Amino acid sequence: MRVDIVSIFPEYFAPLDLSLIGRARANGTLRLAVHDLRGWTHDVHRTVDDTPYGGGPGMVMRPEPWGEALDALAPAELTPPRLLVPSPAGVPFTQAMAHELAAEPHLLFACGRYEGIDQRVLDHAATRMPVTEVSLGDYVLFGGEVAVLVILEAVTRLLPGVLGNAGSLAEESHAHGLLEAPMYTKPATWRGLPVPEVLRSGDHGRIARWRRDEALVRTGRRRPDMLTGLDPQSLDKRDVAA
Ligand SMILES: Nc1cc(-c2ccc3cc[nH]c3c2)n[nH]1
Repeated sequence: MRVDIVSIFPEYFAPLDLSLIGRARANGTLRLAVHDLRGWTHDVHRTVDDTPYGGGPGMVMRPEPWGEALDALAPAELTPPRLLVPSPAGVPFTQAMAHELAAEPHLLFACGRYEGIDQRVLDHAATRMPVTEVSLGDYVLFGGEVAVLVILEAVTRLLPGVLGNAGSLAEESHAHGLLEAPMYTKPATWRGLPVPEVLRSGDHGRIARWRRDEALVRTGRRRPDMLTGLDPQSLDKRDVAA
């Protein structure tokens, strides 16, 4: 997968040299480049923002630098990338979207700052590539950079070979539409607190059912909204009876 990121704060992405993403870059699984938007400005002050039409607080990011950046990183003669623009007004980023993006050959991230990017940048880009404004949640950040770090982590961990133990993808939260069950490791008793006996029983069927029950209870308590979409057929008969 190829990933290009455009930002006025490229140094925000130094963490992408670390850990599993850093290893994915080193072994070629992930080809990632970070670009400074100011590289597409031509004035002595390298201006990227201006006052908003219609008035209002703050500044808006000018369309010209963004237009040149997207032209350079998504040239007409190549297969267009998918353009992702973090925004409080975007569609919610979900694990399902992470899987969708993990299948894309080329992702292009536009990191806004100030009050956002001139809308015409997204409208013009949409004439030649898929554009998705994406939100991490109902809260407001200073800009898109942190959102891109989150999205990139969620997506790249799904790429083949990035996670040492791919099995962990199968049981994690949101993998089956539920939150994951509690996890335990040694010692068997810690500060007087025992590990649930079932997990030490060696009965894998009982353990699987216990984990499923715990996931259902935890999801019902913390995220009842996730249960509305759950297919009752996916529960085993004992779950429904309980
Ligand atoms: N979910 C979420 C996204 C954002 C966001 C994304 C880009 C910009 C640009 C300026 N402020 C921004 C905020 N806040 N919260």
